[in-house]
Amino acid sequence: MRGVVDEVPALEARRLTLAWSGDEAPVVRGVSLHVGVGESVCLVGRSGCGKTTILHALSGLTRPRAGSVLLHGRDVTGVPGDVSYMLQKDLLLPSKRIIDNVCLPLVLSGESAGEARAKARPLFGRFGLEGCEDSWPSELSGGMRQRAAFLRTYLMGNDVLLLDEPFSALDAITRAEMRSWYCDMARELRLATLTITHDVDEAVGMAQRIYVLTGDPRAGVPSRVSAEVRVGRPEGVSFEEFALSHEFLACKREVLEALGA
Ligand SMILES: Nc1ncnc2c1ncn2[C@@H]1O[C@H](COP(=O)(O)OP(=O)(O)OP(=O)(O)O)[C@@H](O)[C@H]1O
Repeated sequence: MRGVVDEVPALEARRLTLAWSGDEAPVVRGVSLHVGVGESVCLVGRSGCGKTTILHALSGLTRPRAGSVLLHGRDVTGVPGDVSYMLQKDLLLPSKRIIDNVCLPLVLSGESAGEARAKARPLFGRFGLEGCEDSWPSELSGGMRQRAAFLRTYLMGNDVLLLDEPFSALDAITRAEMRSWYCDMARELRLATLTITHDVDEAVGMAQRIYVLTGDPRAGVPSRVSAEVRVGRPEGVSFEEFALSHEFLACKREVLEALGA
């Protein structure tokens, strides 16, 4: 079934086979997935099964051995730059104020610092960073720094975001708040998000659909998508409330079973 909002997915992978070198067995074989406009999807799998390898191919950093990547129906296989990719660490530059950190992608793409700041400033409120424009990264909490990293990623101007364990460096309470904030913000801004995580609770908490990746590339068994689980968190139900529901537990069980846990 297609994404919840639009017929043509924002991001689609068709039968990707990926390997790090020509003579090695593939890390993943025949992986197909899609993320609809405004949809939040998680990819879960054990450590080493190939999640990051898939994100690299989706972002165009590497070329697949076989298969293709489409953005809004356009073939972008092996072409970087059209998808934003955010890593676990916020990677803010300590010597730049927050406003200049978040403006970096705009400045690097040729805008003047003044133009970039004018574009970024109105977004500080929406990203929960009001009043932090002139702070240094070291003055912000982990959650605030992560919000700044999201704003910087958003300012790259892409509507498809790939997130690699985005909340793993945060404490449990901040992580829960950030998940909730991110999902509201992404829905409002119609961002398509693919998040990779080991954390099944996190996946069930933030995704509308979850792909489960299984295999053991280190033992020569390429990973594949072994299940697609639909998460039915009703509109208006908070994460905390949903986490106590039967639906949450049923989804979690389905994912864990598919992982073989
Ligand atoms: N740059 C690389 N060159 C060669 N092999 C790599 C490279 N990066 C990863 N691999 C191998 O590819 C396989 C999949 O790694 P990958 O990092 O994609 O897994 P992962 O599911 O993201 O793991 P984790 O959850 O621990 O981050 C592993 O066997 C890993 O050793």
